[in-house]
Amino acid sequence: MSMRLLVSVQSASEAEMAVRAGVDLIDVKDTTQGSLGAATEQTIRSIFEVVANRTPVSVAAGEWIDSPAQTDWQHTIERLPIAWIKWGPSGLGHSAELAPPHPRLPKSTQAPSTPPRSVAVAYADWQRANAPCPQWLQQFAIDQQFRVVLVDTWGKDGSTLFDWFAPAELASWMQPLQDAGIAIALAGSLRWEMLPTLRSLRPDWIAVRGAVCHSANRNDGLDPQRLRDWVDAVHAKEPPK
Ligand SMILES: O=C[C@H](O)COP(=O)(O)O
Repeated sequence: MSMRLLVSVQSASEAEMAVRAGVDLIDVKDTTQGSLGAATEQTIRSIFEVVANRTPVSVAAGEWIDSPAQTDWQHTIERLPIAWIKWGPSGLGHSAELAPPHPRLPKSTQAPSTPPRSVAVAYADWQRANAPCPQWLQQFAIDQQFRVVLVDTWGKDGSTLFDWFAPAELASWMQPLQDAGIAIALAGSLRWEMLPTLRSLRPDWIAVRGAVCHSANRNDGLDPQRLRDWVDAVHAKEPPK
């Protein structure tokens, strides 16, 4: 299957722009609140209204360690057709003895035909995030039969996915997941010049925010031209020149 493009958006107007550009998955996020910053329920709702089922929508729910206290996700989950939901595993520690970083969603959302499904998140910079290491996360995702694993960077400081996870090492890490039929999304301050390497890794999804924003600043607004360029490049059969 060809690669698909996820774009993180902060508002209804950005969501409209992304849908029109042909993005495959709209991801709702407050980028000022870190890698997987949760938007307010009001923002999430306004994005669902404008997207109106034209494109699937995923939601970033913050770091799991903070989540139960901060947001009543059950309320949101029950009222909106969220395709995917993802919590970050920072602060949970490195050890395999720890509690799973990705909770089972409440039973009412667990029916196979009833999204949202939970995405397992591996932080490439897991050590500074005090998160489970990718090897542990890989086995966890296979054991728990996750459908999608996202690899992202926790620290949005200009470093990129490949600063933390060398492409060859990443390819080896991805293989058992791909063998298990788990889809992989790659993120982490990805840049245009990384596209050939990203394509060679054959992820199911490429996930971006900064790369499609003005001045490549993830907290700035979406840049329509960058957005179109990334949609075309990710969907193209050949790598961009
Ligand atoms: O889910 C994807 C992230 O929003 C990627 O953000 P980024 O490209 O700014 O690292």
